Amino acid sequence: MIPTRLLLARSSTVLGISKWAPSTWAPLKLSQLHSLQASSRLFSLGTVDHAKHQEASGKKLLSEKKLKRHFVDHRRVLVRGGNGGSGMSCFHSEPRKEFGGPDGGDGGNGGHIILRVDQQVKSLSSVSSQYQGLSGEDGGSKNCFGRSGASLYVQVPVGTLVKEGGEVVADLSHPGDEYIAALGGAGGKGNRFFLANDNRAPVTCTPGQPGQERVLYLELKTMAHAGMVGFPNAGKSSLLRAISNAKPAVASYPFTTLNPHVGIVHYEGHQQVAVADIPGIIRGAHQNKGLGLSFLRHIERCHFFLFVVDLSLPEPWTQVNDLKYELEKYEEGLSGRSHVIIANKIDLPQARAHLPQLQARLGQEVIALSALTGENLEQLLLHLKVLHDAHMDAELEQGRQPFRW
Ligand SMILES: Nc1nc2c(ncn2[C@@H]2O[C@H](COP(=O)(O)OP(=O)(O)OP(=O)(O)O)[C@@H](O)[C@H]2O)c(=O)[nH]1
Ligand SMILES: [Mg+2]
Repeated sequence: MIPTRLLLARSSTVLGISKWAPSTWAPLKLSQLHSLQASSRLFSLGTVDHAKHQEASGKKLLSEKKLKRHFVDHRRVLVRGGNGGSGMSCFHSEPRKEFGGPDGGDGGNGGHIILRVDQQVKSLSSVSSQYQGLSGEDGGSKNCFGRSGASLYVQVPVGTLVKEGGEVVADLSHPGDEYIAALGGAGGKGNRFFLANDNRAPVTCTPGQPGQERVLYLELKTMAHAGMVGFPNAGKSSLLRAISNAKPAVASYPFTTLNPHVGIVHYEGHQQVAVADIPGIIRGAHQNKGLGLSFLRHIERCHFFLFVVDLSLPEPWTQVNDLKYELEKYEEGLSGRSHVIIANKIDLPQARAHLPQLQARLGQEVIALSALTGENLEQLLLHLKVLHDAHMDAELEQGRQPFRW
């Protein structure tokens, strides 16, 4: 059940990580809440910042434009497995020993190129456009086999789709997932391999096989439990800042956020809910207006949505309808995914007046809050937990391993 009045969230800090402890909710007056929040940053929680955009480290914050350069969400990669080493053709030679027999060793196998999911990697910017696997060594005399080339691991972020010729060949959605992008070539055989009863002195040896060559398209779809969807300036980044320690830029002009940011909300019992702040969507985004479709792809992987509406604007329900329309145009059925409507900027007087109308028009629960003052944030946090738990249960019921951040 979601409480309808303001509740106090106890914030307990363990090793610098604050957690929400919903078990100790107690009624709290609005004025008390404000003073508490101002004094102890009640809503500051433990975090992972998608863009490594931390203030606390003392480092200068990167501007969104610079971050955009670092944030790469698609990449064309040419991968070539290592070539196999050639087999050797030679005969055993020893003083006073005639016909020592063939002793040419096999060549080593070429190294594979393997894509591996690393949770520390947040974008495809570190992925190069070409990879060449390590070649196997040639075989030697005295039955010496060549050393095989080691596999080359390419670290990719969680949520990387691997496509070849328009077809999805791998979906790397869990930390530690691996995909062999290019197989190394097999090593050649030395003449010792061809020794047979009817051929005691084979001279045949085979060359190593070339490694596999493929052109792959990597596409990153941000993985988070909840995706924040809203028009520019609705206050998505402000909200993410309020509930997590992620630090997306906030400003009063549209399209401030140019990259998805992920913040982590920590709950008691080491439960974490990842919330993604997606760049603003406008009417006609599916026709590439505004920042276009490129960012809708990051919404696709979120298990549920937070529709953030600017309640201070007239007819705020049109924002919800437009957002749903854009999602539906991008992918059928996307707007039907579980969601919650967040009416932001309730601290503004005109916003309060719009609330009853919005509720009546939408016919569903609306969480009215203020990212700026922190008013009613805990209702959102509770709802987030309810949606997250419902998702976890559904995944477990279907025998799937739920995504954990
Ligand atoms: N009064 C008031 N202003 C808010 C609130 N939340 C955000 N704002 C202001 O609204 C403006 C836009 O906030 P952002 O958080 O950058 O909005 P956004 O949705 O991330 O915008 P884009 O990144 O452009 O999509 C800023 O000037 C914020 O200070 C709120 O609850 N109340
Ligand atoms: Mg923003």
